[in-house]
Amino acid sequence: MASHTALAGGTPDFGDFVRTEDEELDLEEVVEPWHKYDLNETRVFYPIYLGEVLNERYLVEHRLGFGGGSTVWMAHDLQEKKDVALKVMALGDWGDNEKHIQDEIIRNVQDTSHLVTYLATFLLPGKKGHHRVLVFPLMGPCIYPVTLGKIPMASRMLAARQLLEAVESLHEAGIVHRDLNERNCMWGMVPLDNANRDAKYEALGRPLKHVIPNVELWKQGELVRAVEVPEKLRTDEFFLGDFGIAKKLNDDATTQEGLPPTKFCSPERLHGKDPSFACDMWSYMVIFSILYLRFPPFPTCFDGGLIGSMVDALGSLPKEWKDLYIWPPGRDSWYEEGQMPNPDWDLDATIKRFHPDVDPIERQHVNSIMSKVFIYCPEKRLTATQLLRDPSFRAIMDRYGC
Ligand SMILES: Nc1ncnc2c1ncn2[C@@H]1O[C@H](COP(=O)(O)OP(=O)(O)OP(=O)(O)O)[C@@H](O)[C@H]1O
Repeated sequence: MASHTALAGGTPDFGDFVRTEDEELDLEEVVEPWHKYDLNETRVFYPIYLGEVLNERYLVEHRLGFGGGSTVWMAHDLQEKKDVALKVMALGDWGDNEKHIQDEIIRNVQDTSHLVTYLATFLLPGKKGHHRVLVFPLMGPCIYPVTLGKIPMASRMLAARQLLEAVESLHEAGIVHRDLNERNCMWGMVPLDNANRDAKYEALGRPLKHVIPNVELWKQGELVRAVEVPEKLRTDEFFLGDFGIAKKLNDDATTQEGLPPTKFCSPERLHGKDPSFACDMWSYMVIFSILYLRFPPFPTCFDGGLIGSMVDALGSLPKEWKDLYIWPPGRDSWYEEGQMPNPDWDLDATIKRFHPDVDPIERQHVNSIMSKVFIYCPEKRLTATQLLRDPSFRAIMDRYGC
């Protein structure tokens, strides 16, 4: 059983408070904005502190991350004696879509082995209403392009295959994820359930924390720097989570609207079209490309931004999409018929740029995989099932032993 690690003097050890203004400023860069705890905000967060026991069962020991609608904490389940992730939703019915769609997934998706579905759920009474909490199995790191170089290509391609299988099983049940991005995909983690807190903090970094500043708190709460999962604790299993805006097609009960981060968003959604399985496939291929190249396939840093890079790589956008771009101003030139891909920036050149040493056969296969999904017309994109059976996809998986 996890022992209750204590500091000298008997105070339980739950990390360190910031000591200097510099430390405080550095912490503020990587945690959720403090105003998310202001009760006058929309989507108010629930204040939590390390050492708190939620629902008389979950001892909060560290921080895992946060998103637009939740904070996520590492906790020890005192009943089951294992570590879990607690996703504490913002105030209101914000979490209801995720619970509703997860119930749908648990009921109807045949293979959920690579989907992060909840183990339990409970409500925390807040100052102005309830906050839903979803209890998840504890996962490892998400995709961080800057650290991908430390992960062997075989593990990255295995992740790509597992993710595609997860997408296929969702699609077979009629569910579109709608938010496939690097933050919602996670590797597994070697369990630390039997380690004491000292050992956990040694492995994942000591929490650095600060009492939530500048707002009148109605209960104790802290801003805490998230864990850093070291490479030696990462496993090769790969999972898809965060179904906050997932939708069963033709089910009006799922109403939460939203787009994936722009870098992962399909061009048709950026032109106001409805979500579809094909949108997920575009986002999947952006993730596949990041796993393979370690860089996004369509850089956003050049003049013309993301869409400019797409046009460089794939040629002009369909002319019927002109004036439909949802983040104006767009450029008329993107829709001028007959523009061919720029040979310096097309998919082949991009693969060569990031993998100059790769042999031509591998390059051709990767180009073929990307070219069958990075197609403007959603109806022409390969489905998850088709891509899993595609000879080039299979060849790359075989090459890396996945
Ligand atoms: N089961 C888990 N195990 C470990 N870490 C997790 C787990 N679930 C979520 N996280 C971490 O918490 C972060 C935020 O989680 P999540 O994306 O589900 O929140 P969100 O509020 O839905 O975010 P967004 O607004 O970006 O959609 C993730 O990026 C990940 O780092």
